[in-house]
Amino acid sequence: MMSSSPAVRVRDLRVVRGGHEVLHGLSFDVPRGRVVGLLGPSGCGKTTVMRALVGVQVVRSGSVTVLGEDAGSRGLRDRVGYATQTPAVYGDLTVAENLRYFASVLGAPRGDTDRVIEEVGLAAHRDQPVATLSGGQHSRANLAVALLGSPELLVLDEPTVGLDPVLRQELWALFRTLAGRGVTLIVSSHVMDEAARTDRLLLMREGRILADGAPGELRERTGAPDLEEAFLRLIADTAGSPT
Ligand SMILES: Nc1ncnc2c1ncn2[C@@H]1O[C@H](COP(=O)(O)OP(=O)(O)OP(=O)(O)O)[C@@H](O)[C@H]1O
Repeated sequence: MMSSSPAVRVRDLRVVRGGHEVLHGLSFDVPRGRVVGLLGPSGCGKTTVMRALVGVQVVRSGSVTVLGEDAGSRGLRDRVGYATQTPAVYGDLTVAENLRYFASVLGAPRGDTDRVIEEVGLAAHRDQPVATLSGGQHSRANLAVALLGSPELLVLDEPTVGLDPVLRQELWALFRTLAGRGVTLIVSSHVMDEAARTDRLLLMREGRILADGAPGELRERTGAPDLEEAFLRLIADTAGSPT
């Protein structure tokens, strides 16, 4: 049955950027309806993985299947939402104007504009030009674009960067609500305290998946008191084992 297949299936993914291999044969599955964290230090390849998932990354080899189709297929256009790390919204347009514009490009229903503005908590700023928003408001406007059309899979590249703890909490609550409706979310972060909020973690380092499991499992497996320490222990174990 289609719906029992994973939301994402990646096999032996290799990517070369700027003449260097930056992903070295990644394989992982992402089950549907979960909030999955893609965690790892800056430069480890999180954005490259996300680009491959949404089909904008040239890959050297391997396969990337999303919602049962090859990543980047036409049929996935309105089923996958992507929020890039650098906001893609236009500074000279208001929040509402941006969303109306992107809704028409994506073919999302008209009423969606108001829904997503509410969801990201920007109702009070809907008529403000994006260039005048604070950093956190700006990234929320960017996130709102990814929510248009109610996609089945959301790929969010560091959506909480620059947000204060209250807003971060609110956004994670929104992610949880969306997952409750069956949406699959892949959220990258390099902040370990966010990792604990996920159902499942993909820990990356230097273009490889270091560990893949529920946060509690990773803590148990390493005997670490928290995820930061678990990550460090996993790195130490990998460094000590022959490859
Ligand atoms: N356009 C590019 N040309 C060449 N190399 C690139 C390019 N973009 C990224 N890279 C390299 O690919 C590797 C992975 O980068 P990527 O942006 O995927 O990492 P990341 O984990 O998302 O980092 P961050 O958390 O800092 O955003 C890095 O070594 C980076 O320098």
